[in-house]
Amino acid sequence: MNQSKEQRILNYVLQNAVRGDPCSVIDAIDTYCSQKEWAMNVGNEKGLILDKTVEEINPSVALELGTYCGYSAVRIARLLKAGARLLTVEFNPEFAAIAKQMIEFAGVQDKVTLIEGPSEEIIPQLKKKYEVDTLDFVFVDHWKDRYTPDTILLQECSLLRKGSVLLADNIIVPGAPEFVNYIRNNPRFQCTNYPSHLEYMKVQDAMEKAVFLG
Ligand SMILES: O=c1[nH]cnc2c(O)c(F)c(-c3ccc(F)cc3)cc12
Ligand SMILES: [Mg+2]
Repeated sequence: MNQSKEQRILNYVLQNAVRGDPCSVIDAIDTYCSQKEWAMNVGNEKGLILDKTVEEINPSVALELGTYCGYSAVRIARLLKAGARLLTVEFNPEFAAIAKQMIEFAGVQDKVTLIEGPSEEIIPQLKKKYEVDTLDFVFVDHWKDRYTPDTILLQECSLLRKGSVLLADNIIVPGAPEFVNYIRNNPRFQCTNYPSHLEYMKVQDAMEKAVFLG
């Protein structure tokens, strides 16, 4: 049976990165995806914006929507303080299986809870089933058509508090115009745009930061 691209990425990491070293895992994925096969990891340029946002917030509880191969889960988890945790949601079972192995190889599994399923089903379970009170940080990187409904759902489930920060990927490519319109015209969010480039490409992209004002 032919291997998937995601399996090839994982194999490259297993053979070229250092077990327990998250930075070597991040670098190996970026090397493979810039030289061999493009893949939709946030990448190193937008990854630095993600890093700075996580360091600024120093979240105790973070949520990621869209795990994919686990690249940004490893990026976020490596920056979390002792006792802090990341919950990451992935709809695609094949991607979730790859991400689980990626997160374990990087040695950040104690900080990361990988949840397989649709975000619209998982978000309403976070308080009771996953013992979340409120979220300090949310990385929105799943399907563009879910950005707005899931942001509304987070509010409806009282998962955001004054100062909770959302960071959304792919504002330009593939683009999330309905989300941008929603969030920038919503008085309960303070928005900042971060121009950047599409991962591994010389194509314009951007991230949007949105602070919930309560
Ligand atoms: O579906 C996505 N979910 C999350 N992140 C993505 C991404 O960063 C992409 F670049 C892209 C992308 C895919 C194909 C293209 F031609 C351009 C961007 C897609 C996603
Ligand atoms: Mg993305």
